[in-house]
Amino acid sequence: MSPVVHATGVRMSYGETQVLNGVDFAVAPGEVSCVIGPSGSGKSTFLRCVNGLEPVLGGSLRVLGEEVGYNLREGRYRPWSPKEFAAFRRRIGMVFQRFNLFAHQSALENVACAPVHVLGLPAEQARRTAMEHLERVGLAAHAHKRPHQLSGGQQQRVAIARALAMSPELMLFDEPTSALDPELVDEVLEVMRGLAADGMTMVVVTHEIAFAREVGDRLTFFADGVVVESGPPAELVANPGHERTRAFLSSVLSQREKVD
Ligand SMILES: Nc1ncnc2c1ncn2[C@@H]1O[C@H](COP(=O)(O)OP(=O)(O)OP(=O)(O)O)[C@@H](O)[C@H]1O
Repeated sequence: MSPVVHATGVRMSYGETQVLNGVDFAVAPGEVSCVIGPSGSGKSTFLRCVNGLEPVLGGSLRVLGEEVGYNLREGRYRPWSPKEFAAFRRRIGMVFQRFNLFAHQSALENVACAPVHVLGLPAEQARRTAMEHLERVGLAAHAHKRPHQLSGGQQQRVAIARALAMSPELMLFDEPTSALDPELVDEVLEVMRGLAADGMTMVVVTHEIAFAREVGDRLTFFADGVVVESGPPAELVANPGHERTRAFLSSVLSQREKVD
């Protein structure tokens, strides 16, 4: 089976600042691929390249069978029209650290919004689908509440339901629990465990090493815009091959112990 994400030598810069320096990374269908690394190492930028939000300026990046990188022959990136690009973006769900819900809409309306406006579903059908997704994240009883009436963990679960409502083939999570109080983290991870068990292909940037060990099929350590090493999570955590990975893991694990 061909990979859902296949990056070889991916490069990206913001102006003069080189952020990705040749990233090699692959995700197989149904795989949960966790990514860790220091702040500023390029993890978010890489996710943004995967869903086409940033241009890939070198190397090759194939996502869901599409070449996302710079099209050298035509001298432009995104070798497709705006309509084709929108169709590509719809196939990928993204969940951020901040939930970015519409404050004046209920949870149900937040989840139903894109199916109505992007997919063109009739409102009633979109609401039914939205309700199913809210049930899936354990929030059916809160469907009519607005974001400010929900906890941070509940808001993040609404954000996950909103992404799922577009029936994505790939889900990208960018530190989905980093903005949450510690006691709310597990309810979000529980929803993500459920998605993994259902076979969703996921790339998860996270500092939750225990989650990566339990749910991840692969753990990748990023530093300075490259993949330093990658492997089965339990092995990588128990026996990192590089000093930088070892130092990073011990700092994250000791912070986590302080929180616990
Ligand atoms: N829009 C932007 N314009 C210019 N520089 C940017 C932009 N976004 C990110 N950067 C820079 O790119 C580098 C990589 O940032 P990125 O957010 O990808 O790292 P990260 O590993 O996800 O970090 P964090 O864990 O803090 O989110 C950083 O030096 C950052 O300052």
